[in-house]
Amino acid sequence: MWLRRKFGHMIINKNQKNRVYFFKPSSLYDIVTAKPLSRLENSRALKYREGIFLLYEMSKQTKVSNFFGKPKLNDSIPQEKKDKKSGGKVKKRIIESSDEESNSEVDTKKIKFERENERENKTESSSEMDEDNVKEEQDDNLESELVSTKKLVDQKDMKDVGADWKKGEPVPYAGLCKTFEAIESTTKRLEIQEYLTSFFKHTIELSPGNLLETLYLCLNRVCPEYENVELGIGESLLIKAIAEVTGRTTQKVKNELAKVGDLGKVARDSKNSQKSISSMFGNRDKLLTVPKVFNSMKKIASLTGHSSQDLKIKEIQNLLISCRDEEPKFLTRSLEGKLRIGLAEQTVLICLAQAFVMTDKEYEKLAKAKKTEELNNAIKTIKSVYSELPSYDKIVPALLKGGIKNLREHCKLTPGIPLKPMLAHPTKSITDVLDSVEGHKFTCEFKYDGERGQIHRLEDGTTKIFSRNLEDNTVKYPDIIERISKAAKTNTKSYVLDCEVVAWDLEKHILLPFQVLSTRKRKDVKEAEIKVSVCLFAFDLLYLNGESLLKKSLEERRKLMNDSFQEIEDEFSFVQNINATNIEEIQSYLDESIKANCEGLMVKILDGLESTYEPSKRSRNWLKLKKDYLSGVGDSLDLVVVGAFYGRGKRTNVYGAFLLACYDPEHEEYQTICKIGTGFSDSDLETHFNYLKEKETSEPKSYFNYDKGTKPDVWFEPCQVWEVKAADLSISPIYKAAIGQISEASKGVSLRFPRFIRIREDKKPEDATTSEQVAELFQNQYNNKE
Ligand SMILES: Nc1ncnc2c1ncn2[C@@H]1O[C@H](COP(=O)(O)OP(=O)(O)OP(=O)(O)O)[C@@H](O)[C@H]1O
Ligand SMILES: [Mg+2]
Ligand SMILES: [Mg+2]
Repeated sequence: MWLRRKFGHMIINKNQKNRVYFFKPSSLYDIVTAKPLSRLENSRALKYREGIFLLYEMSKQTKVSNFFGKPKLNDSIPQEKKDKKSGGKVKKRIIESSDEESNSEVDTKKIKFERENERENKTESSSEMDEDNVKEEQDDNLESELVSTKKLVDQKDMKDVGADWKKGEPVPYAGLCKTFEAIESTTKRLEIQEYLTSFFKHTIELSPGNLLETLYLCLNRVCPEYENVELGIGESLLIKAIAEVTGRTTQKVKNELAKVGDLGKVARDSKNSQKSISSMFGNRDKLLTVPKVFNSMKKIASLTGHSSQDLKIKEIQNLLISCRDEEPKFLTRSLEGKLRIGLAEQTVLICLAQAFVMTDKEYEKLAKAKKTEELNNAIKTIKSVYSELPSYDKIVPALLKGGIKNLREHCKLTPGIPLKPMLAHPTKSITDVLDSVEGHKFTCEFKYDGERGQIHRLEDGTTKIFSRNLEDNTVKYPDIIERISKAAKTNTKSYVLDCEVVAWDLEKHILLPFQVLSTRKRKDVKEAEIKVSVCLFAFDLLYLNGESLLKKSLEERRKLMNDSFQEIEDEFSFVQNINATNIEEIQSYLDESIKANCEGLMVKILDGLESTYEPSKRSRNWLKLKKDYLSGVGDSLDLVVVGAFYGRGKRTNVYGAFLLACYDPEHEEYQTICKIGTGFSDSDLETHFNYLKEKETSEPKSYFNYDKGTKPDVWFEPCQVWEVKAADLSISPIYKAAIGQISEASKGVSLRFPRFIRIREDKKPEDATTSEQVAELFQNQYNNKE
């Protein structure tokens, strides 16, 4: 229905999502004079792909007023995204159009980005998945864009990859590295998909037993994400291993690293120029295989304790010795913890689905349209299954056994395996909230300030509690485990309950702030010794007695929750809520929540398709309204510490200020956002110094985007996330956050008056606030001021 010619064209700027620009066909070439029409909320058209702009043609039958509200005067023209890597020179995009193009051909072919470096084309659908609240069920048209229309790389093109790969033999690591190399060398998402799908196809056909290991190496993991096993081997350990294997001094390797910036490349170059030395070890000709590399990595990740460093080095050396060509590069990067080839998990999922469809014997016999349909359905299935059951350990064997068609049957939300929680969208005012939920039945709940807890009760009676980041917190909360069986009614056998765990004053019967909760011990907690009591506030039920409730409306889920559990004073309660409808009611409920020591409100859509539980998505169907941030930014930011400045005066023995960065998943880089020196107590500064001095690196990481003018005295490995509050966001010539995503293409965004709030123990550096979120916070602030 969308993609028709004649009427006009819409262009959606991905980085200022919801911003739609409308063009008549005649003005297609003239992007600069395009007039923006309006914001477009909650519509199917919000899918974007292939970089920043998406070109759609609208049908004649579609009434413009259905999609556009009143024009906003302050909307600005879409800006080119600055290419940081090519020195910031912005080149003009040319949009070609032909009235004869059909739907499926509305493709990258039509959007030529005249740039030296097209990295931005690597937009991953992960952000689409995470950020869009568009219902997948309605997305048939758009999903088809995910499928490559080009012919897949066939067997002969893969001869490099598979020269030594015979049916039944282990997958050669060289083949996987060739595929990584190909993926790294292109910026086009469809091409990336072709390479990986093809490799998976080969694996399924030749060595199905290695598919799981292959997949894990693509994702740089050794087990399901929720098991939280970190691979990240420290730089100094790797340098040592590389030096020893290649017969160089560590200093020489360090010098190279300073020059090249990528330890992977240093390893490759050192290795390839040191053949004679590595041959002394004798087993140079032995080919590395995917299972060998995977198992070694798993072993390295599991080594702990006293002599683990030496054992790790030995294991790494063994791998490095057998490496050749590009292998040392990818191996080293994997060991460092990140491949940095522009391959996101959502792409891996798409490729896995495509590979399974294509290896089905019946597939080749299908007509073209039917093939596309099959691929689309498979992608939809796998994504939805993975969001319920994020474990390839379960999914891959099920796929190998019953194919994609039977996947849903074998893999369902399972108590014991945490799912990524649904997240909320920040808002800055009650009117913002009302704009968003207009036309829907909605509810306002207190927003408690504690820690998220996903409580799982298994069929066998075991109870577990997982954090926002899927960490197993069961040992931290023996008191919760104890009480939850009292709160569950007799007929409530198995369940997954979404709660907030909040510190609680048992004498006064009031909520205590988050700071109190954070003093609670994490490990070896014995119930009798607990100093900080907690009360549990349940807000959602995702699974009950063998059945997943994710697709039910919030209203239904809430009813089931109320029917299946009972409140226990001081221990277990349902979140307070009202079904308010107007500004006054919401305002007074917000005030009430603050009086009760809450942070503000959560506003959620209650019924209809928009009220299902959307695992891992930052949904617009859940809005957070935080009192503290209403006059400022809307929310706090979670930023990564990338550098520090030596202190003066009272702060001489510690770092006095720090350089912070947000994360840009699209470019896989950290972008500086501010210098911060406020909000720290003396003991905070000491704690930071003691922790961070171990993380200093000789050079900034190649994936830090910063300006010389903001260079700190020392750089760090990205290792810790801090929650930071700011007065507002402003455009900056020297900070790089969200560069290219705001109206002044060559400038970034920085925080004004940043203030340290706390360490986010529950977020990893890559879970930090993204540059896209920064751009959005900036944009919202701008919109509200106008
Ligand atoms: N009634 C409620 N419904 C849902 N979540 C709630 C509720 N009350 C408190 N919360 C908590 O609020 C969190 C969302 O807001 P918050 O700003 O605290 O998120 P966060 O952990 O900082 O993550 P991010 O900033 O990335 O969204 C939820 O993850 C949950 O832990
Ligand atoms: Mg919180
Ligand atoms: Mg937050």
